[in-house]
Amino acid sequence: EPPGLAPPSPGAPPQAPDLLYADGLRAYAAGAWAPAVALLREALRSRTALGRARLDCGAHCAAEPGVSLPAAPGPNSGPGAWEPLLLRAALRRAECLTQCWARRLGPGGAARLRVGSAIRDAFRRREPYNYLQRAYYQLKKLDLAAAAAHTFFVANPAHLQMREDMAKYRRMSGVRPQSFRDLETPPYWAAFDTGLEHLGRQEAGLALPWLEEALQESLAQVESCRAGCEGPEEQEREAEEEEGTGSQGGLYEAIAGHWTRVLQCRQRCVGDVATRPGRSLPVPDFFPTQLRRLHEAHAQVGNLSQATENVLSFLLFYPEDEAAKTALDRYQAQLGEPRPGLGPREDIQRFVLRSLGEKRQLYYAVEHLGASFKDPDLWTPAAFIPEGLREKLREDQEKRPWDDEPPQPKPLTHWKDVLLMEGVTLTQDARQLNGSERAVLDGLLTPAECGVLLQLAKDAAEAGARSGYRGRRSPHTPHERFEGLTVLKAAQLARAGAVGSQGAQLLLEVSERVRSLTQAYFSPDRPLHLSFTHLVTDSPAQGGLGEQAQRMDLSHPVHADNCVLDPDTGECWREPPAYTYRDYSGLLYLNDDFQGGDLFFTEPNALTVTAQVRPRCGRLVAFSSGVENPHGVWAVTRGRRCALALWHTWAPEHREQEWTEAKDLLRGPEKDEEDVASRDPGPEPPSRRLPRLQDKAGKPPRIREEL
Ligand SMILES: O=C(O)CCC(=O)C(=O)O
Ligand SMILES: [Fe+2]
Repeated sequence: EPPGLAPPSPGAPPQAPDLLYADGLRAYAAGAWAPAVALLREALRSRTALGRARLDCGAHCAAEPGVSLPAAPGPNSGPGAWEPLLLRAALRRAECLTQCWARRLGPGGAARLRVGSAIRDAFRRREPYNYLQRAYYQLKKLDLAAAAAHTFFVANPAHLQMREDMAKYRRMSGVRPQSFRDLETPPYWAAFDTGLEHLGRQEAGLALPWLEEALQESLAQVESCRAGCEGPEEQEREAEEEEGTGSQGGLYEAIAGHWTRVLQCRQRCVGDVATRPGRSLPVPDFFPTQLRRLHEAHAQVGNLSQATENVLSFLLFYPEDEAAKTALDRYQAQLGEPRPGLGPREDIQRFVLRSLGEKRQLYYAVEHLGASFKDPDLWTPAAFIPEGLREKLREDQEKRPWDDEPPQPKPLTHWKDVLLMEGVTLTQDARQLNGSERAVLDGLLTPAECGVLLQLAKDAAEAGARSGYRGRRSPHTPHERFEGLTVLKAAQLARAGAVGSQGAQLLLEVSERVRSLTQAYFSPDRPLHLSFTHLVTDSPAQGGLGEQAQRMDLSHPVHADNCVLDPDTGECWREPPAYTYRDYSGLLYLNDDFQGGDLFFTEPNALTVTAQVRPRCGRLVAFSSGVENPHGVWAVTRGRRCALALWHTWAPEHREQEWTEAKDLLRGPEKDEEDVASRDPGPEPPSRRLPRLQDKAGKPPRIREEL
């Protein structure tokens, strides 16, 4: 039968998302692009409708008279009086839900639309968008293709092919992809970020409405997430993850098991809400952090009673926090006479009390029923945690990676106090370079060390040439050759005896030297990780000297390192295909015996030069990677220019894995060649059977940057 040709009729109750998805994939495989798009989009719509119906019905039935749980039995009602009341309320509530779902979703209700776990995972990974982008491309709808690709990529940043596709669509359509993304990003993130931006500019008054909106909206989001916890899908997922609680046994064991899973799911909601779209890790202490910012901002603009309410709310999470207690004392002193009505916010009080009640029950189930519970919160009072678990939980939390908040402009005051490494001097600071976060430091390498690294670059290039690799044309100008060496490649060449291992070793050491210095200088309170290290050589390609000296092109056109610079508007889009997680850039120069090749900074218009730096051995130029530092390199007209380019990130998940691999390789006596991450091909057309959408065993593809 021809796939997917029955168009979904508007207004009709949604069909099951997994059936629609399967039809969509069949249409895709058959090259029927328009039906594929219609079906895939319908699958997405139906899944959303399903979620919304569950939420609405949950709220509706909780408010229905007769379904609310019975009042506590009185003193005379005798033992067991509560049981029939409770179970009767449960029956009524179930009836209400079934009817509501049938009204909203058509006959069969939620059960008919149940989504299997494989498909659920596929949706969570946004796979439908991967198929959609290809289908749109085939239909020549480039703006939609770009939007779909973007939506997919944000959740799968390691997908290199998608990065290229996206850049391609964007070039071809001229459209900045964002439409789907905007649909998908919950608005509280935008409010949160806007609030932080205002705070960064010392505009507490402007920040406040945004911060308040972010808090209220994210609390509302927690509610809606919790409403999804009673559904059969969540139950299934929990049951898969854990054997043992309540799957066997009688009525009460089953109820207890079911209830535990509902609680586990509800507790997870805070982490879900605190996770940015497309990120895999939550922002730690999301709610306490928001309250801290709120009380500080209120205090700054003189709203002392609101500052007090918010700091009291913060103290519900961390009653012993010294800074908060001091702030509270200050606010109260400033307020003058005591205000008895002033307490923590009601919404937060409810939130904390409810959460603590749930934790108490869950830890009980852990201790006595063998349930498992990964507490998502750092603030849980130790007294709530069974003694046997405390130590282990603390260790887990220390190990657990967190997402970090977006960078905030920092005051410049502490920069001068930075303890520099022995022999390293600060040659130019930000002011001298006419910028905000820039510095030139000298003395990072001795001349001998520069020699070793230059030799390494040369040997690697020769080894490459012997194996047929000639260095590439520079990606930036046809007039230059460009050779790049990663730390891992250097280590591999050293193992193979093609370059000295001293050079490869030094490369690793030096990159760590730059990292620790950059961290000390720019980010003393927050660890920086290397995300990519690259030893690059630029040299003029063919052509007579006269011709080279006349060149007007740049060795590197003006760009910013973590965003896509639009010189026309001065905007810089911090989104793929830029390497958005780069936070600080470093260029460590190895030589100066070449002509041209100075680094320069410009205004965001990419024209007005604000500072220039001449490379030389041991000189480090370090700067933040954003729009505040557009930079370029003048043409190299003679000689070879060698530099170690390094990028740092605050995000531990973008840490350069090759660095560790290289280190192991240089140390380990016998170790097999690591398999090189294979490129993830685009979506494969589905085979006749439903494709296996879940690849549990598959390790995440390694992120490997490319120039
Ligand atoms: O080599 C330089 O001085 C600058 C290189 C650069 O800006 C980059 O690779 O992003
Ligand atoms: Fe750069």
